[in-house]
Amino acid sequence: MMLQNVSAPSFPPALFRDFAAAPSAAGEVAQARPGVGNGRRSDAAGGGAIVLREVCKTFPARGSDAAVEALADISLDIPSGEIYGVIGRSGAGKSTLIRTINGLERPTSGEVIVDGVTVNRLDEAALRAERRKIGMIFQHFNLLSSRSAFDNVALPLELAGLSRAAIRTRVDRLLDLVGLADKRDRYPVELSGGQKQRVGIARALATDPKVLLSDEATSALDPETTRSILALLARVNAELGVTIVLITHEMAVIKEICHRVGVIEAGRIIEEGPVAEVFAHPRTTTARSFIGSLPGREIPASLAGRLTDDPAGARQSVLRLTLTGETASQPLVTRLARELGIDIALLGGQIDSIGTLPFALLYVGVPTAAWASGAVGAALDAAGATTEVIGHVL
Ligand SMILES: Nc1ncnc2c1ncn2[C@@H]1O[C@H](COP(=O)(O)OP(=O)(O)OP(=O)(O)O)[C@@H](O)[C@H]1O
Repeated sequence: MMLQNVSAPSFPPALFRDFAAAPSAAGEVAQARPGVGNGRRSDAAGGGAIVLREVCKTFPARGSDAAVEALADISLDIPSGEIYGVIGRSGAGKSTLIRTINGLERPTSGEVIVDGVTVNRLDEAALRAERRKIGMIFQHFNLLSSRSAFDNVALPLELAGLSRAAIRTRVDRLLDLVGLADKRDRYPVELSGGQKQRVGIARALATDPKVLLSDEATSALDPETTRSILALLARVNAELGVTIVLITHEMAVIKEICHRVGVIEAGRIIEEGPVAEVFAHPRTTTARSFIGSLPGREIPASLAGRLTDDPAGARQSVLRLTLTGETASQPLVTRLARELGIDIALLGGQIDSIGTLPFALLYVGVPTAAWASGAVGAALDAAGATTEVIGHVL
């Protein structure tokens, strides 16, 4: 599936610029409720928008159920303006992690610092005020069915005590921003999943947050709607400067918009890095299996049943080549064939990009004798390809 280079067609670029330049609702909120928002600034916060230090969360035992260590010593440093993806299987701790960042869960130990404020040390009133700087969107949208699109987006501003006129101006701008100006009076039941999520995004942006948390926000959507919502989030990040943390169980989502990714398993971040780096050189079985689950990554079905581990008597050796950046754009296969005087069969794979970085994963067949001589491996190494032998064909 090619998920790159998707644009969200429903809002003009100028709108984002206007919106970014508009007076901040957070500023209006602070004025509307003097005294609220008294989160203590942490000197130890560091430069990141979101910093987690040795965060643990254990849910205590209940009845016959044992205690659950949902987060085990998580440290993260997510700089301002980044889109950071957390990928993990069901039960890995993703939701607990994201709920800990916005203070819905208090860590058992460790520190959670958002935009310089140590969230886990705030009392309830200060935490409520702090959450205005942290927007959140959900898999099932969490809209109020009795309120129109307009009134759903207006709700956080009503709670913050803004005037009706200020609310109207701001909500209209937000609905324009997410491409829903023509749906302002529609109720959730009258909206598609993608439209509901756009309302969710507008509502999350209402208080002008620095950080947006996305909890499987595209998991209930079809692939095309997913692409348009991710494109909207990418623009919110690029043009409004909002730091985004998203959790997902889909590597396609990570590949589409994230700058960095953390792989979570059993409450621990087991692997982390720039998305292109993790794609090119996954270090853990879990990361490899998430990447392998992307369309085009699997061993072609026509080969899978015929591969043997033993090169003796084999005619062809099957290699999986991972090529990134400039290497992916080189005429590597034809050059190799010419220089080594061998035939190379293209058996499957995918040519794609991660962000702006070209990325290719190719399955090729080379004569087993040439592979055994080491010449093919040396030439591929020299060209910057990552090479794995996945088997031989008789
Ligand atoms: N309130 C709670 N009380 C007790 N255990 C909990 C609670 N919330 C989560 N857990 C447990 O913590 C672990 C992590 O759960 P979490 O919901 O964070 O995982 P997840 O990665 O988001 O899973 P999914 O993708 O299925 O939503 C699980 O074992 C879960 O059962």
